[in-house]
Formats: sequence, C-alpha cells, structure tokens
Amino acid sequence: MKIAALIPAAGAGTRLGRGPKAFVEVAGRTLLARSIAALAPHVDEVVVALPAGMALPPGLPARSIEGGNTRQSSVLRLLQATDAELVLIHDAARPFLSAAVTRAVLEAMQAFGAATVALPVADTLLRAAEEEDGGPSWGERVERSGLWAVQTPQAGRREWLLAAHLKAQQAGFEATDDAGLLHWAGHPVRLVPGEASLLKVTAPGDLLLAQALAAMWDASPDL
Ligand SMILES: Nc1ccn([C@@H]2O[C@H](COP(=O)(O)OP(=O)(O)OP(=O)(O)O)[C@@H](O)[C@H]2O)c(=O)n1
Ligand SMILES: C[C@](O)(CO)[C@H](O)COP(=O)(O)O
Repeated sequence: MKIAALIPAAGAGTRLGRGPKAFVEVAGRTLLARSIAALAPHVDEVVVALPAGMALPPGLPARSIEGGNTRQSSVLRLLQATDAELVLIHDAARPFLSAAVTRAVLEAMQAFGAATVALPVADTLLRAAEEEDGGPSWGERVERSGLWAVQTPQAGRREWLLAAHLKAQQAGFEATDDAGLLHWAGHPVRLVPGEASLLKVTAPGDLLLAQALAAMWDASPDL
C-alpha cells in the first residue's frame, strides 16, 4: 500500500518571531529540511504545505502545495493532494524525529488503522487560578496518571482522515491535531511512546534547546 508523509509547514511562526517557522535554521539546516529528511526514507512520497507564495528549496525529496489559514486546513489540503492509502502527518516544527519512532508509528498504523506518537506526562500538573492582579496562582492539581502529551507523527488510513476532516469542516469543529479528529469521528487511535527530543519548536526558548540538541543529533547517524 502506498504511504505518504504529509508535512504541515504553512504556519507563520508568530510565537517564535522569526518569520515562517519551517524555514528557520537550526545548526545550518531548516526545520523543514530536517523533518523531510527524517521521513523520506520510510515512505513513498513526501508532500509539504507551505505558506502562500513560498517555494520548496531545491534538492529536497518532496513536492509542495499551498497551505491554509489554520493547521487543520493545511492538513485537509494535504490529504486531498495525495492518492496514498496510508498517511503520516508530521509537523515541520518537530525537527528531531528518530527512525525508531517513525517505524513504531508506522507499525501501529498498519496494525490498528490509526496511531499517534505521544509522551506520558512527567511533571505535576495543575489548572491555574487567576489572582486579583491577573497573575496566575496554584488552582487545583490535575491527576497526572494516564495523561499523555500528544506529538507527531500522527498516522492513519487516508480515507478515515479525509472523512474526519471533511466532517469537522462541515460541523465547524476545530481540533488541535488529526488524531483528535479521528477520535472525534469514532476511530480508535493507538498511542505510540514518543521522545522528549521530539519537541515542537514553538517559542524562542525551544530554539535554544533545538540548537543544543542538533549538535548531538547530527553526530548520531542512527537517529
Ligand atoms: N496555517 C497553518 C498553521 C500551522 N501549520 C503548521 O502546523 C505545525 C504546528 O503549528 P505551530 O507550531 O502552531 O506553528 P505556527 O502556526 O507557525 O506557530 P504560531 O502559532 O506561533 O504562529 C507547524 O509545522 C506549522 O507550520 C500549517 O501548516 N498551516
Ligand atoms: C499537532 C500538535 O503538534 C500535537 O501536539 C499540536 O496540537 C499542534 O498545535 P499548534 O496549536 O498548531 O501549535
């Protein structure tokens, strides 16, 4: 069965403040180039959603389409731009994707139909209260056991994902990820343990972390 990697990379990178985030470099390579390189060896094609007016730099083993105004609409366009039966959806903003995690999510997708990488939460969790001056303070503890932080890749049968996205579009339902949409549409989604290094580069502090990680990552060919 044909497998495609779909990479939403059309975000503005507002929180990072460095222009479209997929084109930001870490140790000499863009976040996008790193994500494509991690996925290309495992799939039949890679399709990337880019901001309007931007082109894929030459030499990357991928083709591009124009993304939408939200991550969800970019992913819908990507799902419509391939005929692959199985797809892996991966944020360009998560540049440190290991071969082991990619293989694990592919295996889970093939066994169960849909899967996402996620990481069991390690910190104490709380819901913040708001003080009179507007500042946050300790509100109530949230039970941590059984909670996972969702990462990407998220993988599944394209027909399930496409139907879930179209149903959400019709219902005006916005989810922050594709596995959430599959669950909302009634499909069981298997969880595959992720890695702390699979962080999403979101705010300036994450970029510092990514620069430190890149030194180790680029020296380890097996990752
Ligand atoms: N309209 C959009 C918005 C986001 N994304 C992609 O979805 C992934 C996760 O989004 P996020 O980290 O929120 O990226 P940005 O939207 O760029 O960040 P911000 O919200 O700070 O602008 C990123 O790879 C981003 O490029 C996309 O393809 N299309
Ligand atoms: C898909 C995702 O990376 C899973 O954690 C996340 O939901 C993306 O969220 P964002 O709001 O686009 O940053």
